[in-house]
Amino acid sequence: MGTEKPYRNAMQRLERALVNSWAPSEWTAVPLLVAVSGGADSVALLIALTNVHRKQSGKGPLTVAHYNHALRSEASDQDALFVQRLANKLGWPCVSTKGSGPPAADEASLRNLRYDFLASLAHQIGARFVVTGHTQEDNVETVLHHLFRGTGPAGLGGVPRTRDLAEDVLLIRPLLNVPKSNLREALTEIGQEWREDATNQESIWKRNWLRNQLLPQIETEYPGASDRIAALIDQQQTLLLGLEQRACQWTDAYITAQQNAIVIQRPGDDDRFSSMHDHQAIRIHALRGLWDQQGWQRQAMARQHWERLSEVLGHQAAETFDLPGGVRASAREGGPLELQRPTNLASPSRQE
Ligand SMILES: Nc1ncnc2c1ncn2[C@@H]1O[C@H](COP(=O)(O)OP(=O)(O)OP(=O)(O)O)[C@@H](O)[C@H]1O
Repeated sequence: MGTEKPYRNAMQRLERALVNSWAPSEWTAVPLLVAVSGGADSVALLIALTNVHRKQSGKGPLTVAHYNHALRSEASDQDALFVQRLANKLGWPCVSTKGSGPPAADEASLRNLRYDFLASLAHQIGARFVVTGHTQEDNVETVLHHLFRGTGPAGLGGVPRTRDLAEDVLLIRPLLNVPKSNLREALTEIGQEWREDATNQESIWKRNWLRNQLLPQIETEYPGASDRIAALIDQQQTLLLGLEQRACQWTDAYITAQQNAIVIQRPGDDDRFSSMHDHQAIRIHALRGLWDQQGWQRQAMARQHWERLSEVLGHQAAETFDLPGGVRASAREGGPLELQRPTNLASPSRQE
């Protein structure tokens, strides 16, 4: 009797996880850009993508992209060389660029530089997708980071699986449900090396502190905690779909948006949407979305600002007050709530 397991080894299990997360029919025939730092996650991603591509007789060209942040002089150059050699070995072209000028001061600036490079390279080579090796741990760290900094229901949904990187270019993270240990196991099994980033080991940045200090301590006291947080993120994403849908209904029913202005009706008790209108979570979720659509600064808006707006929508009294980012809220008694941002205060995203 054959007792052979369907997926015998760690690399096959990884390929299976990749295929389940992102159907090969979507990507094997189109140009793909794979972002590879040289670390275990993106090296495993590249090899799994390559294996699946070959097994499916993929026709789309795959290009490897590496951004050399030049933060660690010689070690950074060696990372770039390592990625170049790996791409050669696998038979893919590799484009690498080196950051010039003073190094970026924080994680967010580094990421922006990298994403700008990936977006413009994707346009140049006509790639529809940019693929990154974000893992389950990245998801868990992100949620903890949001939780400690202050967040709403969307922030508990973790790292989005996809996001628009530029026009016609989608960033996709197909390994978000895969633990890092599975990726390392797959690489060790096939004898594939990877580069360890020395700065990743240092807890100089908050993300690294979460990764290197906090999470290991949590795991010591509560073994399996990361897996359970990841499972909760999954459930939260399902709940978010429902919240999103109701926030859209609420927006359609009550809101008129113009450039730099939003007008929100304040309905009476007899309104057919009044029970939904009473639900603060829906209002705040919809308001956050509207802020993004307008390109208004959402970072500066704290919980109490959203709650204040939500509260004003629940009654009919006159109100006028200012919000962070130059937004003024005003309502006449019994009238709608108007949110306005003077056009001479053009937002950063609109200036570009
Ligand atoms: N220098 C780099 N060059 C190319 N790709 C990179 C580089 N650094 C990171 N990436 C890509 O981004 C993925 C996530 O890496 P990492 O967790 O270090 O980035 P991050 O700054 O946390 O990214 P994000 O902010 O998008 O979560 C990697 O698996 C890889 O695909």
